[in-house]
Amino acid sequence: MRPLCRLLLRPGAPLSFSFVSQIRPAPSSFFSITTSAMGPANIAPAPAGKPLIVVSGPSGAGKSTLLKRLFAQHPDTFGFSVSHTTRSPREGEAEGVHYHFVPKTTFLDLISKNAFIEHTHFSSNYYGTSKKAVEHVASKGRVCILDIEMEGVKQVKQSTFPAKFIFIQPPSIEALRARLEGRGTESASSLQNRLDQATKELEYAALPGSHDKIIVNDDLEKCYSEFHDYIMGIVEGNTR
Ligand SMILES: Nc1ncnc2c1ncn2[C@@H]1O[C@H](COP(=O)(O)OP(=O)(O)OP(=O)(O)O)[C@@H](O)[C@H]1O
Repeated sequence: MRPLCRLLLRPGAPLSFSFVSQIRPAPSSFFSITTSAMGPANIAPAPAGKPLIVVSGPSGAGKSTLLKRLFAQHPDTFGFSVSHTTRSPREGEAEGVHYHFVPKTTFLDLISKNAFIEHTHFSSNYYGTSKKAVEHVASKGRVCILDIEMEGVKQVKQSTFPAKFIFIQPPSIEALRARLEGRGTESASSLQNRLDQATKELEYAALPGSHDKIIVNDDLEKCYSEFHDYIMGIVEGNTR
């Protein structure tokens, strides 16, 4: 998964410089996810009152595939916020482009100042989406899209920031397993962690009101069409 402007989101995956590289890699384990202790986010709305668009779903559901296509089709419309992280830069990663790389003390200070819309801790490092980073996307006249996991979704929902929540659902756990295996990015334990986490995400998505839109990614063309049309409805102000 991710990071978050998560292009890449997959730990260990090569970072191609594109929107994907902005995405925070999805945790291979969520055991250490920090629960939100943050109060309401107080952020300026996106351009022309456009809400933040939050895309979530199990690892392997197809989020990156859909977002990459959306960004390619509308290169000037959307933007990923640049996340903060306490991990070290990998080769080719640039400060302020792929991440804001900060020391742990700085990250903790930002948490104490309620600077994040959502943040998480995994694999000994912190990752977070700051309010300023989202504001920066809006200041460029773009609609900000977040690609985040379930705990991040819950944190954004606790904020007062206007947002639309889209959940990408795999047709089945078996199909998800096949896609993750086909992607070839996971070890056996990482694959099992992601499938275990997927079960929790599907349970959460089944709760009424957890998301504004749930799209099953079975046939990719059909899914993309629904995904595209729903998001463009938000951009054009036609989606409630
Ligand atoms: N509808 C589909 N049918 C078959 N394969 C698909 C479909 N959608 C995506 N895939 C494939 O499934 C794999 C997982 O997709 P993708 O990497 O986009 O998932 P993701 O939700 O972004 O995962 P992560 O959160 O781990 O980054 C990829 O190999 C992708 O090509």
